[in-house]
Amino acid sequence: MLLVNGIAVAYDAKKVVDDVSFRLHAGEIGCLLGPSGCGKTSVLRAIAGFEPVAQGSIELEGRVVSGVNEHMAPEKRHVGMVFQDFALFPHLTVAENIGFGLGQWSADKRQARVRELLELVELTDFAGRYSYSLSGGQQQRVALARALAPKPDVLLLDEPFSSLDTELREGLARQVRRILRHEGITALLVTHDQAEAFALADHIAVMAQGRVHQWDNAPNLYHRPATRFVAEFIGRGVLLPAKRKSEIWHCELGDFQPLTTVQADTGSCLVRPESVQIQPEGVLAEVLESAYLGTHHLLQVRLPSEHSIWVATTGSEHYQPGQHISLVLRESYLPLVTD
Ligand SMILES: Nc1ncnc2c1ncn2[C@@H]1O[C@H](COP(=O)(O)OP(=O)(O)OP(=O)(O)O)[C@@H](O)[C@H]1O
Repeated sequence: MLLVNGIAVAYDAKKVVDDVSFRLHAGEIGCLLGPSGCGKTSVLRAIAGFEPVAQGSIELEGRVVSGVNEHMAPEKRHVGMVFQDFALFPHLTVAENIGFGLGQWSADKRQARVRELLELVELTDFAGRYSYSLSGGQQQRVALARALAPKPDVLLLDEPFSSLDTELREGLARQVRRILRHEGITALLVTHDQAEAFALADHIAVMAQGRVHQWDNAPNLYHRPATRFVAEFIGRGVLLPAKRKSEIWHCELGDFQPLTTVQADTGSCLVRPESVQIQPEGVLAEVLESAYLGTHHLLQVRLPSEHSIWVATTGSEHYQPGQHISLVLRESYLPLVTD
């Protein structure tokens, strides 16, 4: 288990991570998701033992490894790491790279573990090849197998797919999830890519400016964002002002029920492209832009209040900029934030 308990990380006395807490149980995959510079890598480096914590503590498998007056050396933590630049040893073969950290193991056990991992990452036929002759995706699988080989308690992955092209990343993310599940390892991934976080993780921390806004599963982040930042960061939604009208709520596009229980009387509802539809009797909106995405058209439209929202249409009609359409809410429930 990994327990991060109210940690702060500071460089030159300036806190770049503040009061960050979350917990991963054995075998769970977590993710730190957020824009560049929000402190994701600093949290990961603190867990690995490369940065001290200025506040709070970190526990691995019930041992305190970092605290204000406590710091276990990185090599003693049983933590594996995979970085974005694969950092394979060019003068070693794939099999030698994977077995690199197993120097203490007997030759038999080492060979068996390397064979098992080669199979798991589907590179058995490449065992004797040198890393420079592999594709980016293959190299990253070798790096993953090498980090998994000594059976670390926790595996940390820092933007492991960011130097690969989009198509490869999606396939590799699914494959990595399968491999991590098979090994039953507790893992924490850092990424700024929402699709990657959703494809891989059981729990995701959405971070901004050194703080965790929400630690939750993907459906809850999507449907029940805790803050304005999460609402706007996850998916392509737009927040519209909303007001309570007795039991139900009202926004410019009509009446709705919030997806979460809310005490306040005013807030902002999250309208996503799939939350609205074009209907003859509705709110008149002007098309600003139209993009054809294969499965649907994505329109950007301006409402009478001047707010712009996105609308997904699956019909065969084409809409031109300047054209007027009329919109209603497709869903009676919408996410609502009040911060
Ligand atoms: N060694 C350092 N010394 C001083 N400041 C640093 C150091 N490392 C990171 N920072 C600063 O700390 C903040 C958080 O950086 P960090 O790398 O943790 O963010 P990140 O979310 O991982 O960003 P990215 O996605 O761009 O890697 C940034 O403002 C960064 O400039």
